[in-house]
Amino acid sequence: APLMERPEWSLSDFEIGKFIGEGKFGKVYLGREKQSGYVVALKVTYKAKLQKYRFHAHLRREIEIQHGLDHPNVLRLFAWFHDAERVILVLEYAARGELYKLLRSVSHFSERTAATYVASLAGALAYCHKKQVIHRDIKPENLLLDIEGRLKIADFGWAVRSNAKRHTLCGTIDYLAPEMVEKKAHDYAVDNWTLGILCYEFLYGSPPFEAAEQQDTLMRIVKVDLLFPKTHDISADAKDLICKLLVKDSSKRISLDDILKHPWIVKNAEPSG
Ligand SMILES: Nc1ncnc(NCCc2cnc(NC(=O)Nc3cccc(C(F)(F)F)c3)s2)c1Br
Repeated sequence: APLMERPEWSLSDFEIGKFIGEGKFGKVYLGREKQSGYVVALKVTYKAKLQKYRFHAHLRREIEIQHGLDHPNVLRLFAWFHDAERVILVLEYAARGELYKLLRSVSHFSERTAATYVASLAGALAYCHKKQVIHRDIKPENLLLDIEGRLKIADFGWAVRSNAKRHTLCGTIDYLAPEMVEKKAHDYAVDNWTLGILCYEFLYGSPPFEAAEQQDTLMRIVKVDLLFPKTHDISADAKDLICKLLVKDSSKRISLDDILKHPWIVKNAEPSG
């Protein structure tokens, strides 16, 4: 049966290939399903590392969320299974790996590349939000690239299905929206803020509110202390979009749909996304 249908998988159904990445709580390997020859990514998490997690509930929620999502820019999570000591996720394989490694290797992206990724993210997040899913942990580490270089949002390990306001503080601090830093109620608009952080980071190579101490980063976030250093002369359109996303009042941030109509995106993003 194809990947999606098999009721119970086990590691013996797969040939384990090379190490391809290190994720939250575990390592990721290339895998090939023996019967179909289908190539996947296998994320192996040791249960010992998950004590404080009620990982069954966590994974069940992640699977449910992922099963409900079918979008070209969302990484598929086909199934999960576990043995005595490990939990294994069977994932779509993104052959060009982690976007942040590409970003570090080229130091910063061109405006066309950055705009293409921002457009893909806006499309994927608009789709997720219509499905009442907030990812909440969008950061370069959770963005992957498939064989064609197309962006894939991964790791819905922190995602929630939500039509109410959320209060859980999660995610890497550079990407936290002010309302999360101030522990106010937050909603979908946190992903819009994060998109602004990412757009800046794609163009400059580091996030806008980075500081030596975590406390300083949090202060810069709540002040929206946004600077465009002269090191890179980015276009006025790019600055305009970033300023429309990094707005303290979450209700005033440009919507995901309007991002796709913004001049910077229209002029620079590749249609294939
Ligand atoms: N080239 C590649 N191609 C495909 N994937 C790659 N890396 C894996 C990306 C992921 C996708 N989804 C994930 N989800 C989770 O990790 N969930 C998660 C997280 C914490 C705890 C738990 C739990 F086990 F405790 F529930 C579950 S990681 C790479 Br590199």
